[in-house]
Amino acid sequence: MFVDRLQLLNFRNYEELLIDFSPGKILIYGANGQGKTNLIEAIYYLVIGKSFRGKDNSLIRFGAESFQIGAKISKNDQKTTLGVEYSVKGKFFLKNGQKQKSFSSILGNLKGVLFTPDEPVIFFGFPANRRKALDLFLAQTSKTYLLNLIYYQKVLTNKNALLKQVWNVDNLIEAWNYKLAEFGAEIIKEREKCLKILNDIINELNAQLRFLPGKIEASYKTSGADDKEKIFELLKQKYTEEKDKKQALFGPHRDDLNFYVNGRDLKIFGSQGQKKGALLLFKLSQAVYMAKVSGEKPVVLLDDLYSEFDKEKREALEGFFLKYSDQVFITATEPIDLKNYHQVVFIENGKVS
Ligand SMILES: Nc1ncnc2c1ncn2[C@@H]1O[C@H](COP(=O)(O)OP(=O)(O)OP(=O)(O)O)[C@@H](O)[C@H]1O
Repeated sequence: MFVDRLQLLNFRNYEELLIDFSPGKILIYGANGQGKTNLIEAIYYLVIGKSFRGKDNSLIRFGAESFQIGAKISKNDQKTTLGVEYSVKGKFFLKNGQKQKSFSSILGNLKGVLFTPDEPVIFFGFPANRRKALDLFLAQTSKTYLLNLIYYQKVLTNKNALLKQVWNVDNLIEAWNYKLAEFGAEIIKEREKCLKILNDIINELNAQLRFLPGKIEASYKTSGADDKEKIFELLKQKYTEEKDKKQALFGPHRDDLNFYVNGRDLKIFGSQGQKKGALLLFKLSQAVYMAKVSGEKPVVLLDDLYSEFDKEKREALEGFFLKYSDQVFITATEPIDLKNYHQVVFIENGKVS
């Protein structure tokens, strides 16, 4: 799939933009602070239903009251339009001109993989960031996963509210625990299954790209249990602890994902370069997974990749991304290697040419 056309209204420093894109490799270049990342942000907004770096109200162009993003997506000659409109009154999504109840009904219509220079620090920071990265990927590829996640979150919110009550809620908690164990086990099963596949892809890619010397392992770490009965039992045992802390402490919302190179945890022992390399391999493996397992090649968005890697690694990476993606956006401050691109877009102060 690829983004055929993008339309912006009062989004960040874009007052009005209408641009057609070709499939293939697209260079977005311009000086610092001109709106390159803003463009990537707008496209990825339609992938995950929100910005990857800011709150909705900060995306409205200074002085305006709302923003709109619209895109035409091409998939096997089939065209779909997606859109979002936001103002302080609220936001709504559109698919083919029809208002949607929520973003989840259109999630997956535009599949995407994003890499930004800040990401390694965020990803190797708090466990919540790693869970979010995995969830955002899995939710794009599996509707069942998305639904289990939505149900789990709803039940979790109810349980957390109950844990704050002063009166006796033991029976009610047990009913919510049962539901948490049911949805939670499904979530864990999918995460583990997908990580197994990603692991193989990561190592295959690493053998070819030679990013990190050694065997890489992305491993899933549960906060205590991984099947329905065991989770339910664990929640029963830990009830007093949860009641004391007034919050749900066990389950997939507390699980983690760690990257090991030759058995050593990258988060603890990895250099900045190794972390970047591992995360890129993880992203690349997601594109491969989408292309091979779910049968749909995603759009790949690489922000500022040029400042991250030398020419040889860059070219190898771009080549791989292009193999498993129908469209790769790359931002840079300099117009280098122009002949390698299917389209080149110059950005200056929120205007493109
Ligand atoms: N809500 C907003 N309204 C208007 N302009 C905004 C808004 N938010 C950010 N900007 C402007 O967008 C510009 C930054 O754009 P962006 O982050 O896309 O830069 P960039 O081209 O990727 O630069 P760099 O190469 O430095 O990363 C800044 O000039 C900033 O003032």
